[in-house]
Amino acid sequence: MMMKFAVIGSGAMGLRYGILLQDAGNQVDFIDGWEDNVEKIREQGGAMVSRDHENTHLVPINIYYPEEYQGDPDCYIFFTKQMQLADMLDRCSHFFKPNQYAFTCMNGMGHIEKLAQYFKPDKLIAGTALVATVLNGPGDVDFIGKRGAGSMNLANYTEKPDEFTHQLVDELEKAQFHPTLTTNFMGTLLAKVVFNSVVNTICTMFEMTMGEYAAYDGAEDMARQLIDEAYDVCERDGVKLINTRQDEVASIMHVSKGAMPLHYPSMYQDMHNYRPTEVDFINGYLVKIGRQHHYNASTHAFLTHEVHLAELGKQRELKQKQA
Ligand SMILES: NC(=O)C1=CN([C@@H]2O[C@H](COP(=O)(O)OP(=O)(O)OC[C@H]3O[C@@H](n4cnc5c(N)ncnc54)[C@H](OP(=O)(O)O)[C@@H]3O)[C@@H](O)[C@H]2O)C=CC1
Ligand SMILES: CC(C)(CO)C(=O)C(=O)O
Repeated sequence: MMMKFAVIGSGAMGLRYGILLQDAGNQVDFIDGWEDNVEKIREQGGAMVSRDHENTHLVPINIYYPEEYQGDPDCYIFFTKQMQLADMLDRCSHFFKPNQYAFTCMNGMGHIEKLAQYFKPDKLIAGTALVATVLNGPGDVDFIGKRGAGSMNLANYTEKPDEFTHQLVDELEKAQFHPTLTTNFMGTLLAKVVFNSVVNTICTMFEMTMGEYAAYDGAEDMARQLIDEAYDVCERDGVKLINTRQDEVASIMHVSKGAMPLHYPSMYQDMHNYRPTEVDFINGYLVKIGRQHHYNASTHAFLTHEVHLAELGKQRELKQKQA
C-alpha cells in the first residue's frame, strides 16, 4: 500500500531512506533547513545519488524549507543530527497533526524525549540503522554498500505494534532496508548506542575506516572494554539489551570487517567537515546514565573528552585555513 512520508533532515540518511522509499512506490517529500542543500537540490531538479562512489545519477525529489511546507504525510522520518533536532522540531511544529506518526533511526540518545514533546506515545516509532551513507556535499549523496546491504531494527515507543507499524515495516522491507520489528524499545535503541560508542568514536579519533580499526590485533580488546562498561550502565538502568555482551563484540567485528570495511562512520564525517559530533549523545550519554547510578563509565568519559578536544583542534585548523 502506498504511504505518504516527509523526511525531516535531508542529509545523508534522510536522502537514503526517502529516496529508497520513493523508489518502492511511496510518496515522499523532503524537508531541510540547510540552505545550500535545498537550493542545490532545487537547481539540479533532485539529488545526485551514487552507490559506492559510482553510477552517479539524478533522482528527482521535492524539497522544502520547514517554514514553507504544507503537506499532510502519514509519517515523518527524522534524520537530523541529535544537536539539530530541537530547533528543527520547533521550525516544523506548525504542520504536525495528531494523527501523524514520527519515525526515526538517528544514532545516539536524546531524540526520543524531544520527539515525545510533539508526538503521542502511540505515534512514536524509533529504531537503528546499520546502513552506511555519506553526504559528499549539498544535494550529493553516496549510498555505501550494494543494494540491499545493511539492516535495521525498530520498535514502538509503547512496545505494542499497531497496523500502521506493520505497514511501515512492509514498505521498509520493499525498500530493502531489512527491518526487524522488536518489542524492546530501549534495548533496541541502546544496542546501537553501544555499537556506535565503539566504532564511531575510535574510527573518528584515529581517522580510520571501520575495516582498518577491525584489522588491528587489539580491536576486540578495545571493543570489549567499552562494551563491558556500556552494559554495566544499561544493567544498572534496567535496560535489557537485545544482544549479549559477546554478541555485541562479535557484531562489531563482523560488521566492521565484512559488511562496511571501507566506511568512515558519520562521526568521522562530522569531524572531517569541521562540524560538532554527536559524542555527547553516544559515549557521553552512557557516562551520564552511569553517573545517575553512581557508576563511573571512565573509558567512555575519557573518549568523550578526547573527541571534544579533537573538535577544538579542528576549529583551530579551520580558523588557520580561513585566515
Ligand atoms: N551517515 C550514516 O552512515 C549514518 C548516520 N546515522 C545517524 O543518522 C542521523 C543523521 O545523520 P546523517 O544523515 O549522516 O547527517 P548529515 O550530516 O548528512 O545530515 C543531517 C543534517 O545536517 C545538516 N548538514 C549536513 N551537512 C551540513 C553542512 N556541511 N553544513 C551545514 N549543515 C549540514 C543538514 O541540514 P540542517 O542543518 O537543516 O539540519 C542535514 O539535514 C544522525 O543521528 C546519524 O548519527 C545512522 C546510521 C548511519
Ligand atoms: C554506519 C554506521 C553503523 C557505522 O557505525 C553508523 O551508524 C554511522 O556511520 O554513524
